Amino acid sequence: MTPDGPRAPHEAYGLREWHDAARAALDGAHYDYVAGGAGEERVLAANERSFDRYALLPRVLRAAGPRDTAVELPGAARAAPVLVAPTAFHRLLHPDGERATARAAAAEGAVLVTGTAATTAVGDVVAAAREAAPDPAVWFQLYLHPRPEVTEALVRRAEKAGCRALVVTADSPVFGRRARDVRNGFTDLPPGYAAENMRDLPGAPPGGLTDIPLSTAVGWRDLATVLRTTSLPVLVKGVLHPDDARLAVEHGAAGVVVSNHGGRQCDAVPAAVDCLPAVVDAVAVRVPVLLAGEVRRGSDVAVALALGAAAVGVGRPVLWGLAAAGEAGVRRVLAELLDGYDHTLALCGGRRNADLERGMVVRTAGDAR
Ligand SMILES: Cc1cc2nc3c(=O)[nH]c(=O)nc-3n(C[C@H](O)[C@H](O)[C@H](O)COP(=O)(O)O)c2cc1C
Ligand SMILES: CCCCC(=O)C(=O)O
Repeated sequence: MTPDGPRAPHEAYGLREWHDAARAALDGAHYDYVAGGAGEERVLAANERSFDRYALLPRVLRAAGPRDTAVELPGAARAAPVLVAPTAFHRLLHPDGERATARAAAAEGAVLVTGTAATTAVGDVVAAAREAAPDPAVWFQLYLHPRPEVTEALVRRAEKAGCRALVVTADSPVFGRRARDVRNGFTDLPPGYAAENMRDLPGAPPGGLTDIPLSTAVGWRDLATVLRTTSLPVLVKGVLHPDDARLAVEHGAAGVVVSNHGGRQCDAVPAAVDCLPAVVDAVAVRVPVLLAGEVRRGSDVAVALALGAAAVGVGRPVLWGLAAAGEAGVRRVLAELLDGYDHTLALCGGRRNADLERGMVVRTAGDAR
């Protein structure tokens, strides 16, 4: 079953059905690459259960009236509260790849975070977004390369393309060990696919999966170098420890993204949403804190925002929409999440995102609902 065509919100497919449709459409190894996690997938499982342990305590009779859910983010005024988190290799999922994702995100007013591991060059991604909206916000995710001139070349590429912010991913000094990929022999991209942004960099071969620059040698000093060489706002992604959130802000970061990389890196960390409140307490008065991790329904967006997130990123659901129905699928996935969030805000008596407060979130045993 491929969900397609316009549909009234009450008829909307749940995201689970997009996942099923994508699984049916995809090569098994590519499905596993997206769905899987590191190690024994303990963190993947913890992420999947995490929002079941939070419940909302709505406020009533607040006479809230019409809602406005737009958010102000670095380089993105009045953006949707749901972003497209950076995910690799969209052309593995659909021939239109990142172009389809870009058009869909722009049409829904959602920031698209494209990045180092895109199978479409960043200039083409931004051009596609501009086909769908006059002034789309595209951010560029990068891994810090041990050779600063390579990082700088990537930054220049993103700036030239018209990206509005950079997102430095900090949780990947080495690549996570993913059993499914080992079992499937998925160690590099199929012929004809490449990490297009890695082409023609100083001293680098055209990039496949194995040519993405991960390094244990990079540190805060390299982040500071990036900040010195660009006027774009720079967010740091993959922060779980509140002290790292503070360090990021002290070094000049314009925001932090709480994420455990979808359970694909260290298989012994907490669920991402469980790390959110401490990071919010550490830095949210100074910079926006975003959450990316297993947001699957509008009420998850509401819980994250009530816990202090400025916005949330979604990874896999966008890829399931892309695999099942290309640009239209991504649009529908984003629209369903945004509509579900708007509806939940109404049910909680809210008019603006800030009407959701931490006191409206309670922890539950997780099996009670
Ligand atoms: C297939 C796949 C590829 C990813 N690639 C990247 C990447 O290149 N850079 C990055 O910072 N995060 C990457 N991530 C992590 C996502 O940005 C996000 O943090 C994570 O998937 C959690 O969101 P989700 O639960 O909605 O998938 C990737 C995740 C997946 C599933
Ligand atoms: C270095 C490749 C980036 C892809 C990625 O981040 C992931 O598969 O989780």
